[in-house]
Parts: sequence; C-alpha cells; structure tokens
Amino acid sequence: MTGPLLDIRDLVTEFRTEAGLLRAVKGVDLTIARGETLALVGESGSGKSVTSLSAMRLIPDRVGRIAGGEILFQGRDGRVRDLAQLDQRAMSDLRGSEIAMIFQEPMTSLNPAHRIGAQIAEAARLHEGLSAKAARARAIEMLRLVEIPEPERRAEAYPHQLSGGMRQRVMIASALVCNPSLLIADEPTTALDSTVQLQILVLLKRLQEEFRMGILFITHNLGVVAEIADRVAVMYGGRIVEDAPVDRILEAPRHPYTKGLLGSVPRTDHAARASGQRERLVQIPGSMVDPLRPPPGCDFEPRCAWSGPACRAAVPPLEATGPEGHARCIRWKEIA
Ligand SMILES: Nc1ncnc2c1ncn2[C@@H]1O[C@H](COP(=O)(O)OP(=O)(O)OP(=O)(O)O)[C@@H](O)[C@H]1O
Repeated sequence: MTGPLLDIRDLVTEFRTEAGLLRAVKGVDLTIARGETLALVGESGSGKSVTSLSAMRLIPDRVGRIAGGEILFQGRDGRVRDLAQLDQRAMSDLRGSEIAMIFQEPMTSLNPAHRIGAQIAEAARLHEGLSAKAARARAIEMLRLVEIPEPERRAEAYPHQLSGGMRQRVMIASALVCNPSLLIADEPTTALDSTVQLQILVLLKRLQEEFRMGILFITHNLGVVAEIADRVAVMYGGRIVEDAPVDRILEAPRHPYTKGLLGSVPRTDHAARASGQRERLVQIPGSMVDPLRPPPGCDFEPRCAWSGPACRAAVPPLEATGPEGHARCIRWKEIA
C-alpha cells in the first residue's frame, strides 16, 4: 500500500465553554507512515490529547466538535477514509480493530471486576469473531507477547493484583489483540518509574516491528522521545510549531519553544538511571497561552527570548527548514 497510514490535514477542534468558544486545535497537519513512530510533544494544555481524541472521534458532540480539516486513514482494504466524516458506528468498528489506543492510566481501559485473560479474550471475540476457546488461546498468546511471566496463571488475575508495569502490559496486549495498524499512545509510561518505563518502551518498539504499526506517541517527556520516536512534532497553543526527524530535533532545534523544552528535559538516559540521579527540571519562564485569549501574532511570543515587533503582527507560517523539517518562527535561521 502506498501513501501515509494517517494524514491529518488542517484539523481544527473547538469546545463550547462558559467563557466562550475555545479553539484547542488550530489547523494541525500530521502524517504517520506504516511502521513509523511520530511523537507529539508539548507542555500541558498545548493540544496534544485533543488532537488524538479528535482523530479517534472521541470528542463528545455536547462538549466540542471538529470544526474543520480532514483525518485521512488508509484502512486494511487499501481505502482511504476521512474519519472526520465517518458516522459513529463505522468509527467504532475501526476503533479497537484497525486503530487502538493506550493511555497513562490502564484502569481507564481495564475493567477491575473481570479477570485479565477474559478481558483480552472478549476483545478478540468481539472484533475478530473468534470462538470462546480460540479467543482464550489468543489472550494467552498476547500475554506471552507482552512478556507477562506465566501467562496461563496470570490470565486468571484481576487488574488490581498486578503491578503498574504489568497492568500497562495487559493494556497493550488488549489494544493489540486485533492487530491494529495504528496505535495512539497518550503518555502510556508517564506514571511508571524510569526503569519500568524503559522496559515498556522497548516492548512497544519490538511489537511495532512485529505488527508494522504506525504509532502516534503523545508525551511531554523528551527523554522518552529519544527512546521511541522516528519523527517529532512539537505543539504549542494548538498549533504545530516544529517538526523534524528525531535526531535533528534533539540536536539542532529550530524553534525557540523546542529549545526551551530541551532545556527542561529530565535526564532519563542510562547513566542517569544507573546513578539514580535526575537533572533538575528547568521550566520555560511564563505560562501556556490562554486559549480563550491568544495573542494576535505568534502564540509563544510572550515567553520568547527572540521576540520582536514582527512576531506580534501575525501568526508565523510553518516554513520548511530543510528537506524534512518545518518551524513556525520567522527567526528560525538565526536560532539555528
Ligand atoms: N472538554 C473540554 N472542554 C473545554 N476545553 C477543553 C476540553 N478538553 C481540553 N480542553 C482545552 O483544550 C486545550 C488543549 O488541551 P489538551 O488536553 O489537548 O492538552 P495536552 O497538550 O494534551 O495537555 P496534557 O499533557 O495536560 O494532557 C486546553 O486549553 C484545554 O483546557
């Protein structure tokens, strides 16, 4: 199959709030190829989760809506569908079969009252139409795949009987049981300590190769990005402000916001882990733009050390910074 697996074009998502219309996503473009991991990074409130929830059509009509753009997804049959236009029934068929999602908190998708083997088997029965026996065998196979020791015995456990890392593995097993081609992972390792976090990232990478999935990986942790991403898109104030292959972003950021984030990256590298030491988190001065009162020009301008009058005049365009990257800053050449 040719063409990207997911191609989000000019996505706009709005919420109706008591204080007025809140535009949380303001024209986002993102593409993910099969077998590729795109990390979506940015501080809290930058619009990462709303972007992914929009792509999954999980924004309830009564609170918000996709106000513009396309979410083009190429299915297993080779057809490209605009998920923004799909009815909820067709969308829920795709969710949990071709598109799966994992979250920071496994208990958002695991039922505390059911044994984990039965939960994974149920997903296999629902989406793959397997018999009870075949679904049970599939559940055990999935538990083995996510490296749960003694999977036959553990299948009988309830979620609360497992450690946080094991629960996270069970959630991954449950998400992947239908062999999805796209996995959306929203901060899946944030709640775990750094050793377990690394184990889960290594596991995800291995499974990605095996399943040839595209992954949209949402995180605010650039240490995690370095471990898992092929490409990175940096979000601020509901817009992509920079995107590029991971090494380029980490070694030579072009946008002042990316530079700021890199200055505030907690150390998660092997040496820091071994010594149990973490660098102090240096915050970017100032706070996230108020989405109800965005500034007239660049959203980051009020916090930016490079800002000038032209930055206050208009929202900067996303300019190509080379063959594979873009930055939304009129001074990116000086910054580079
Ligand atoms: N249901 C909602 N109603 C109103 N505003 C919302 C709603 N959900 C999100 N928002 C707003 O949309 C903006 C983007 O939020 P979003 O959760 O996408 O940020 P994020 O980058 O994922 O942050 P975090 O890392 O904290 O999850 C924020 O200003 C948030 O307050």
